[in-house]
Amino acid sequence: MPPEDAAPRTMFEKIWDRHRVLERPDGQVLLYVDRHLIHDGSEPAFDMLRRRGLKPRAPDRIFGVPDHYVPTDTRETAAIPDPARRFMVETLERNSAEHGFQLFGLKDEGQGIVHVIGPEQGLTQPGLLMVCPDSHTSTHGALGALAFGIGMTEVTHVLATQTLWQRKPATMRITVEGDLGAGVTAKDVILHIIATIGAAGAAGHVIEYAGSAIRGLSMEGRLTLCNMSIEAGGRAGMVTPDETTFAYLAGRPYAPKGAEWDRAVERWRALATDAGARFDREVTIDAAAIAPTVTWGNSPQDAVAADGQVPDPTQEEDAERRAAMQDTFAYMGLTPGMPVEELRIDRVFIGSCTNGRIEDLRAAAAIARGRRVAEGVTAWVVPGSAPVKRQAEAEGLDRIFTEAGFDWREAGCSMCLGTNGEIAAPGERVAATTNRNFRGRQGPGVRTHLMSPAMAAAAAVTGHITDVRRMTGG
Ligand SMILES: CC(C)[C@H](C(=O)O)[C@@H](O)C(=O)O
Ligand code: SF4
Repeated sequence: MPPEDAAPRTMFEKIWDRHRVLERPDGQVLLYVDRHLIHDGSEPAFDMLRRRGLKPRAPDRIFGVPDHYVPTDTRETAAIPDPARRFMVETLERNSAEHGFQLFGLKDEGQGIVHVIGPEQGLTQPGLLMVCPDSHTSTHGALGALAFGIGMTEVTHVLATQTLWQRKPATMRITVEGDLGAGVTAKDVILHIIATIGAAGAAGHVIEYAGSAIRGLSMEGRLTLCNMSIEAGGRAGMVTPDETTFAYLAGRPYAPKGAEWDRAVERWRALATDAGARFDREVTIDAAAIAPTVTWGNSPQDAVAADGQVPDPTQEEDAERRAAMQDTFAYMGLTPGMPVEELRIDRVFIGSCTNGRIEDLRAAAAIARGRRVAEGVTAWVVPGSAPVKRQAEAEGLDRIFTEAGFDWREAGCSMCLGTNGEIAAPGERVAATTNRNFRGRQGPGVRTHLMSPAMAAAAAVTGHITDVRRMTGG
């Protein structure tokens, strides 16, 4: 128990304080790392380690999974045609064998995108400090962990020492109060937040999401929300662990069991931000003001309501901003002021660490059921993990998708970033459930629009961006 007169602390501060090893005069703090997740892009860090003659200090705290470079039409590493990509998957396998850390290999029943499998395996737990060489590590904060992405040099440092130097970030609370409207999902909430505060709106801050709308989200929804904290510039995103969190974690392979579980839950309950604790910034959002949301530009902040219009660059007074917008309009093939629903779609991608979980696939299948993918549209469903895939198949979702004309594939990052070679063609317009609409992300010249799984499924069957409320009578 903290002393009576202890200053009230935020959840972030409680976790930070517990992991502090020492502080340097320049303000850098050495933190102990509980879990180190790595993926198939991590070889440079092992290479650095090897060249310095070092070995991982705590292999039992390292968990690896191939996701970025894996094909989604086979589970055979040897069948990866491109040697550079095959090398990435093979070296992760070799590093695991050499150093003895747990690997969820391509054929493992737990394989999937690193940010999907962490929570799914129960590796992600409230109060832990977790790192991974990937910006979307913020995802894990949905369970009340402090989780952030780190660079390759830092990965080498964590491998060698199980600690990490960090400067203490500022804190920010985003409170979403009220009820979410029909067709509005966690994806719409986070797109709306980023459109409101800007893609750099949370720079340097750890975000705590609060309010009745956040408490009402499922675990999957919270994972989607925290996943995109980085797209608002946040260092991490967090949600207070509660009954939803505990119910989600109970019985997962790496979750505590028996008496240990009870003690853990007691500890986890104490993580909540104390009454009276101060955040460096507070933002309040009205849940009722959030519509199904879609992006039109090349930044996640370029988002509008699905029944709205793209902006008109000529209305922009700042000359520099106007020129940038016109450039975006040319790249994205937009007409000023056009309704977003008039945008015709060539491809649909349902998946990623943002929206590749079972609930996402259920939402997309609910729209796809009994409908057909529109003429000329190629639509893919890529489950976020092998367990998600098995669960979806047990529920018959794969049948719904394939009967509607979707491609049902194996788990991985796939077209989210296309590092595995799965990309769209130049000029193609993609409705994607991913988190980044940057130029060229899904292939050179490709135009990406971010949206929820239900919205992406709606786009697939109508052939253009469609407000999902039209499909459900909401
Ligand atoms: C490849 C990886 C380092 C990168 C990230 O940091 O997020 C990727 O996952 C992405 O989504 O762009
Ligand atoms: S699914 Fe996309 S955002 Fe997530 S880790 Fe993979 S490439 Fe990055």
